[in-house]
Amino acid sequence: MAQATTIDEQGVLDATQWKYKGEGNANILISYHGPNSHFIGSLIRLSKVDKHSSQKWHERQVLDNIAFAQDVIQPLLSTDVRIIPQMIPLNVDRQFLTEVSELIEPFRPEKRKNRMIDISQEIAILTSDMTAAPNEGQSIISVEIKPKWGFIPNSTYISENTEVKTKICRFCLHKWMKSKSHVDDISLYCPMDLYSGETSRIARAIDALIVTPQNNFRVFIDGSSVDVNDVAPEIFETIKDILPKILSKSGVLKRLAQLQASLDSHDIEGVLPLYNSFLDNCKTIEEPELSEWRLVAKAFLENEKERRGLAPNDHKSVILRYLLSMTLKDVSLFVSIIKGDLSPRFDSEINFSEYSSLSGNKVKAQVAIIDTDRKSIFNIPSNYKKDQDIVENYLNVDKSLRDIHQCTAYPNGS
Ligand SMILES: O=P(O)(O)O[C@@H]1[C@@H](OP(=O)(O)O)[C@H](OP(=O)(O)O)[C@H](O)[C@H](OP(=O)(O)O)[C@H]1OP(=O)(O)O
Ligand SMILES: Nc1ncnc2c1ncn2[C@@H]1O[C@H](COP(=O)(O)OP(=O)(O)OP(=O)(O)O)[C@@H](O)[C@H]1O
Repeated sequence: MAQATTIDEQGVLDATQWKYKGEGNANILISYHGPNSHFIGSLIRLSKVDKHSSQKWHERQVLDNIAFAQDVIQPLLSTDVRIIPQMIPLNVDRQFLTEVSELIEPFRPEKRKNRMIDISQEIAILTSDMTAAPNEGQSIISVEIKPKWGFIPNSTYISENTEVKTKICRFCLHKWMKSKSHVDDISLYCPMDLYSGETSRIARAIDALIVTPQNNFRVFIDGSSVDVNDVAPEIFETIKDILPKILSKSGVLKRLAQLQASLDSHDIEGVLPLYNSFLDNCKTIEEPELSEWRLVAKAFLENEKERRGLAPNDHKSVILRYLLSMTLKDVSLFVSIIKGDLSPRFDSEINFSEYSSLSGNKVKAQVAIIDTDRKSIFNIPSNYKKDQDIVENYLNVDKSLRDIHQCTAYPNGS
């Protein structure tokens, strides 16, 4: 197991030198704004807990998440190109965390305030800020996309009642439940466009994300998050021009969709019975060990290389592959675009490639994947419930309303 690093450089763990960057359900990110040039462009990822929770923090959770990202998810995505930013375990203390919590509170979105920084954690993650310019003073546009599911399931375990899952993509089914069927709040985005590999459809997906970004799209300019309504038109012109080319050339979405689909061979409808029978036989279930994740990923890659089918097919392996697929359905993509040349810097571990804009200008772009955490095996029953609720909710929406926002996988309506 990796040892955590202690920042012993004077004053770096001074809460006033860190600013709120962003957060999801499980983590809060803070970025360094102090004088130490070595830490410019660094983020600390801190775990969250429910307010008033008595849940105990475990060192293993953080260290395993790092190893999971680097040893399990990175090789699945690519064995030769680094796509997941480096993560270093970092010792943090209660005083720093308490001060940071107070300082960032005003910048946090209300809807996220039911959870807070876990001030009992002793280790956090030091990582690279994908929105930071490689060279001081260089202009950078970063786009964050949470692409979600890139395939339509066709598992034989899907029942007749939920057959719609084999026609309409999961995001287009789910968006009705998320918006509580208010048409004005419905996302216009369909992942099937983004994942299509065709630049015109990718452009359509980007247009939709710009109009209804929700939690699927964010723009950062020179490291700061900018509301889509405040982004200058010329920035959107650059994004709309270059992003489809970057995404289709990088191949990362193609690989993501491939993995999501093949690892989820059974669908949750086939996985829940395996989970239940596993529980019946073993009486208890524990979170998988890192060694088990490594083995399942390794076997998957070997079978893929040799063009063999999925194996092994014992209950546990099917469940683990399903959970890997769940991780890959929930990642975010960062595309960073810069004009001009690069000079080497400490965190340029992810390659930049060159692209031409419509006007013939050359830009450099980098594609990274973040949020590759393990999904808990104990979520399987609630994943099943959510799956069934999404379908039930969708089928109860008036068909004429649904037809206004058709899934591009099934353009003639359901
Ligand atoms: O189930 P989904 O597709 O709604 O995904 C959840 C996400 O909702 P989204 O639809 O992206 O708004 C959800 O994102 P938000 O908190 O809604 O931004 C989480 O990522 C959640 O993961 P976890 O349970 O915290 O590990 C995600 O849960 P799982 O990936 O564990 O299902
Ligand atoms: N390496 C990074 N560079 C720049 N911004 C980042 C980076 N990592 C995270 N962020 C920002 O912080 C936000 C939350 O990060 P992250 O997705 O890791 O949180 P999470 O709680 O695990 O998310 P989820 O709700 O999906 O579980 C991201 O949406 C992004 O805006």
